[in-house]
Amino acid sequence: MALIDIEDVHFGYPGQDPVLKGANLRLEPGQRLSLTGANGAGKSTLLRLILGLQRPDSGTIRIFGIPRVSEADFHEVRRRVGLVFQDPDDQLFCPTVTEDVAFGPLNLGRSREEALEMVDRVLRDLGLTHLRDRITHKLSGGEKRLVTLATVLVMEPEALLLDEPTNALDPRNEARLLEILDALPQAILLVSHDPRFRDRLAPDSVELSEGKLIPA
Ligand SMILES: Nc1ncnc2c1ncn2[C@@H]1O[C@H](COP(=O)(O)OP(=O)(O)OP(=O)(O)O)[C@@H](O)[C@H]1O
Repeated sequence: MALIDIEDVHFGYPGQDPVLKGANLRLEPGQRLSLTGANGAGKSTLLRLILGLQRPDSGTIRIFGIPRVSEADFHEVRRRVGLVFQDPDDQLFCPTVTEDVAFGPLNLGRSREEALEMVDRVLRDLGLTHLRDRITHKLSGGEKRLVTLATVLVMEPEALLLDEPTNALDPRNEARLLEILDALPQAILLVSHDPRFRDRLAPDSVELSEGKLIPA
């Protein structure tokens, strides 16, 4: 069973030319796939459709084997599929790193104690313990990006969608991010304009062109 199965999806923003014109995509368990395409081709839009942040005009979005239509359907998807947004400021909104990383588990009803244990574990795994008590909005761009990844991984997602994860990372942190992601068992759908990073993390790729996905 595919984790993500997109079939003949059409989508356009109101009053604009269609972005997707019969897009098909499958992501299997453990698979890593790069999604390439020119600026404005619709890559971020496709990620948003997978999480139900936009709804298709037609076509089927099946996630974990179930066609997803209603808000409740996508609620479950958002709990089980982690999206690292292109801009960390869209994802970090609490005063401190600990509160940002604890937000997801607390929201799922974990106790404060459990949530803090989960925060400590994920920060340790990512080598970010030193940022634990820092004020989120005062972090550097690269630190914010790694903390964003922590807010996603703490939820133990079954698949990861990464939108330009190397933005704002220096070569050392980019190498660290690669090492961290490469060790994860989860399926990954990667959007990145960095060909070296794509080749290393997710060499199989599909290109989004003129609203359709073409195996590269
Ligand atoms: N919220 C929105 N409302 C209206 N149009 C939008 C919206 N978001 C994106 N678009 C338009 O939809 C098209 C696809 O945008 P999208 O961000 O999905 O492309 P992308 O492939 O991710 O681009 P990039 O590589 O530049 O990040 C573009 O023409 C963009 O201007």
